[in-house]
Amino acid sequence: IFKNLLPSKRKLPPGPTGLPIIGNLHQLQGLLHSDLHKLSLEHGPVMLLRFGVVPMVVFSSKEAAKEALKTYDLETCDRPKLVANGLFTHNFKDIGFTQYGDFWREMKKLVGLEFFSPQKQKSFRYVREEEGDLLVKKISKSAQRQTLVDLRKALYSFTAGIIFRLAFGQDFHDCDFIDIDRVEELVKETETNVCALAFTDFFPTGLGWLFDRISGQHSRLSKAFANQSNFFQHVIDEHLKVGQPQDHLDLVSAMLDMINRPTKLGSFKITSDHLKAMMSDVVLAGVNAGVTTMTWMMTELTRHPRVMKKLQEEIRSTLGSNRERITEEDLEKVEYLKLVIKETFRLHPPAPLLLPRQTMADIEIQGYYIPKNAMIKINTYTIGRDPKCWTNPEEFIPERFLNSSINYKGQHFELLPFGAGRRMCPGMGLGINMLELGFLNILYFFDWSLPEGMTIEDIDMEEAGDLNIAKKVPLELIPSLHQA
Ligand code: HEM
Repeated sequence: IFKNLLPSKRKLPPGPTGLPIIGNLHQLQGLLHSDLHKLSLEHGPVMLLRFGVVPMVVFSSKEAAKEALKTYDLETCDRPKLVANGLFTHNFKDIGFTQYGDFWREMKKLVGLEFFSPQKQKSFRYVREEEGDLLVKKISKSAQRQTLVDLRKALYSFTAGIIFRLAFGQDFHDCDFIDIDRVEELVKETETNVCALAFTDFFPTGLGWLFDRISGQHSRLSKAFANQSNFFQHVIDEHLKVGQPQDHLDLVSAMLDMINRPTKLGSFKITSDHLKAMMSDVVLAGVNAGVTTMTWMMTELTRHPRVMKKLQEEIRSTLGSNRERITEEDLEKVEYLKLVIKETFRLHPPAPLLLPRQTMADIEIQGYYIPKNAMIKINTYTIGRDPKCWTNPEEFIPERFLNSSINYKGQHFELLPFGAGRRMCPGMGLGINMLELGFLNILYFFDWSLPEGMTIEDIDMEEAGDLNIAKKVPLELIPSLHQA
């Protein structure tokens, strides 16, 4: 009906036929990026679906993504005001889910200076190096006993260890109110609920409100929010205790200082809601994307012994023998590691659909009319497998990036693990830094083998997740100390 009512010159994108009221929801029962991938192979790189009453347009070619993200830069797209995003960010007082404008710009600048700037990150390098040492120490124990290491858990402890110390000033390896398992549970619960789509987002207000109450969605969100809020309050209370030792000025201390000063963001005053919203962004964005990428990377290396051997040889010959520890001076030296990271991002972008976007006006992309208030999804998973961009796209071949100018910094739309445009990830430098440091440590000091009786064909590649798409089945390997 919608199609027929429009003037004929407005060509809508093709897409699967939906049902009355629910639209295409019944066709999206599995992981969203993978369902959309299959549908776009049938319907094309610009595809229109309906989520309840809301149109959703999916872009899954390099050209379509480029045009969409450039249009986004032209202020015709923005973050949608989804119910769950608003709840966890104290009504959009964060960076990731707030809409573009003075507040977002000021907040990104301020937090950027306090946390993401290269100078700040340089002065915290000892935190990352210490967490690297701890990772090696833990794996060494398993190597001595020849016991299995769950790679996700080991890398989780490393990444969360860094992020929690940098952002929250909290060493959870030695903390009396939280441990690693509870941290993981909390981060997972936050991610699932922040990304949960409420019926209110896609159905007329009264109806959606009712569905959310009946289905239990509303109480699930409230419970997860309360858990997260309690944890953040604990962290803030620790900071407020007089005489607390501080090894550096972490993000929470810096923002508490702004609250007390008081600092104004343009016409906004920073409050504890801004602090908690920012803590939520860091928990959501800072930990999982890195761990997810590292686990996929180790999985692909294990499945491709040739690549693993070449990478370890290059790391060991570049860093020299008898090293006792890896430092940040060692980062960026190993060229082949950079190619392996790019290839992992191509096949396993941790957030394959980026963060949500919505059109703020009617626009035209690739010759198709996209109406105002449409949800926009950029499917980087499909783009990473597009045979028009990549030869043998399903194969893991890091050498494809040799002598290639393609990088992940938002200028090459065939590889967008950090997004592009003005809403691109501000944590890219820190994310890459943690990835390289983690891998130099685990591949310089250890050799890895599969448990007895298991072959590389047995490695399960099933995906799971909400925003970050991780390996579903744990990757468990046996480490041996490398004899130089
Ligand atoms: C390998 C590591 C990481 C990956 C792959 C990654 C990926 C992404 C992606 C895909 C987006 C959405 C961009 C878009 O919508 O165009 C994003 C946004 C964001 N990321 Fe990251 N990220 C990583 C690490 C980090 C870290 C370590 C932090 C901070 C501690 C961080 C903070 C953020 C924030 C605040 C945003 C929202 C930016 C905005 O909306 O303006 N990320 N990230």
